[in-house]
Amino acid sequence: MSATILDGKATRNTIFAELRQRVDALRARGVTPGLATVLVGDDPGSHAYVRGKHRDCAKVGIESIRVDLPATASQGEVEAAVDELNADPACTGYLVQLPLPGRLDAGTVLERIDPAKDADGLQPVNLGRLVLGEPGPLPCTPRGIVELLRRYDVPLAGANVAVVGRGVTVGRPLGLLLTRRSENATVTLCHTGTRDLDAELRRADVVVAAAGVPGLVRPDSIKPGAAVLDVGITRTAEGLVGDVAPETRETAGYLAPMPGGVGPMTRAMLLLNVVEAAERAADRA
Ligand SMILES: Nc1nc(=O)c2c([nH]1)NC[C@@H]1CN(c3ccc(C(=O)N[C@@H](CCC(=O)O)C(=O)O)cc3)C=[N+]21
Ligand SMILES: [Mg+2]
Repeated sequence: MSATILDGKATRNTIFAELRQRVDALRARGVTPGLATVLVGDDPGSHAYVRGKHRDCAKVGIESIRVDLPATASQGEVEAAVDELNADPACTGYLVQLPLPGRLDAGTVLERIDPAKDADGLQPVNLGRLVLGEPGPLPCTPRGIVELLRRYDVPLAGANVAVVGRGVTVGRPLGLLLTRRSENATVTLCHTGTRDLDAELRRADVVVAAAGVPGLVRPDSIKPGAAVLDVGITRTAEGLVGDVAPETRETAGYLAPMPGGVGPMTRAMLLLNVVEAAERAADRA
């Protein structure tokens, strides 16, 4: 038996079509959503991601603004770019591409983002809202994971979910999303200190691998029929590889592969956050 593929590209295309209609409706109300990106330095991977985000905006009718700063930019220059976007009415949502060059303090930059314009859901006020269960933008990768599982009717209520990785962009907020009453999953958040990772994975109905360790999840690591979502990305000489060994496809019931699974959903959720923020602003006006 081979796993049902959780096709993030096809699902992303469906979501883009839905978003295009919502953007048209906003424009009819006189509101034009606009996403800005702030990119510091010349990492080729980060440049490719940012280009992709602008292409996505064009597909759904969202205006986009690019702010590119040199690798030598100071903390003050990055913060000035944030202040400008906070004040710019053409920018209804934006993100600061991570990681920032190591000498810059990313936490201070993220804190400075107007929470109402936070397209990533990573501003501390919005992370606090997530903990409190209040409405706000949600972190894109966790939201994309939940949305992908929902659209394929993978059951979450009462399910055991093992999440590997406790990072602020994936593992930690994912634990919060999955334990909401609307999802009702039981989450085990695994990390480098977990004593017996395979024991945790074998108990799980759903495994989310976001550790950045190639081959971390193997066919004998999981319960047969489990849903496995590969969120790892490691750059190797052979290209990008995920955390899930390819043979796992034969044992899993569902597989979100890397590439083509969660990555495209992350990008779709970024635009969904922008559209929702513009709708909230239009409702307030
Ligand atoms: N402020 C900020 N927000 C982010 O959301 C953010 C970020 N910084 N920095 C980097 C990470 C990484 N990330 C990905 C998004 C899409 C794919 C994606 O679409 N991946 C393709 C394959 C990889 C590719 O084609 O390059 C796929 O899985 O099919 C991957 C990774 C967003 N991030
Ligand atoms: Mg991310």
